[in-house]
Amino acid sequence: MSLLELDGVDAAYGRARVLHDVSLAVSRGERVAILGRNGVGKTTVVNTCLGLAALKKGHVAFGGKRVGTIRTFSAARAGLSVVPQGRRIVPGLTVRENLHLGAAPNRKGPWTVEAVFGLFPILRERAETPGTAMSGGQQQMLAIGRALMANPDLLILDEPSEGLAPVVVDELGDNLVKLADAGTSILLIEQNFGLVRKVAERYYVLSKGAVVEAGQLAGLSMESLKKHVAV
Ligand SMILES: Nc1ncnc2c1ncn2[C@@H]1O[C@H](COP(=O)(O)OP(=O)(O)OP(=O)(O)O)[C@@H](O)[C@H]1O
Repeated sequence: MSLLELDGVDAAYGRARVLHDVSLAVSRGERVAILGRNGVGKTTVVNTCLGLAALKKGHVAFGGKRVGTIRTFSAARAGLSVVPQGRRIVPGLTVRENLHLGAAPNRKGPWTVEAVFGLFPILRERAETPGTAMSGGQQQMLAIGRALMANPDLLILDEPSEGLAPVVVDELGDNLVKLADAGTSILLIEQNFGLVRKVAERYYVLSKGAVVEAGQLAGLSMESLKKHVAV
């Protein structure tokens, strides 16, 4: 059964329609990527799920229930955590405090501050320092740790490789695979094909707000890649 499903979705900001008839699904335990160049509507897929872009047609379902949209304020409680583009670490709060912000009291599971420190030991070392004082890669770990604190069924990551050095991206890929192996479904929005290849089993390509290609990652041609993402 699909954990997240978008069926025939059109979405808009005001009068500007950005998504056109988008259908996609992520099943329990799956690792799925959305690929596409800048401005094609990748973030808008997430924004539509969260009610931040207006759903004009079609429906969104989460956990088998049609929800219209999963509202931002209730997403974590429903089992959906988002690592937003740009990380959005809260200034003025320590690493530990940023982690606590992600907790959803009703969600039971393995993720606690200690468990996040186990996955990303650097966060333990920096626990009492301001989150924004860390490097880009460390802030990305913090953003992922904060999202995990809600013990999500599905983790959506929006361009997590942005601004990171290749070696850090590689490490990020290893950690995402570990998370998936531990049972968290992953929807990875990315332009960095190296990271996608490491993490995802299945992909969708978005172009001008529509799904123009989908399939198993192993079947993605070099020609499509060059056309739709940076390689
Ligand atoms: N809040 C908004 N109001 C109006 N238009 C928006 C808003 N956010 C995004 N758009 C427009 O919607 C289109 C899709 O943007 P979106 O951010 O979903 O693309 P993206 O594929 O995630 O690109 P990027 O990788 O640059 O973030 C773009 O033309 C963008 O200018």
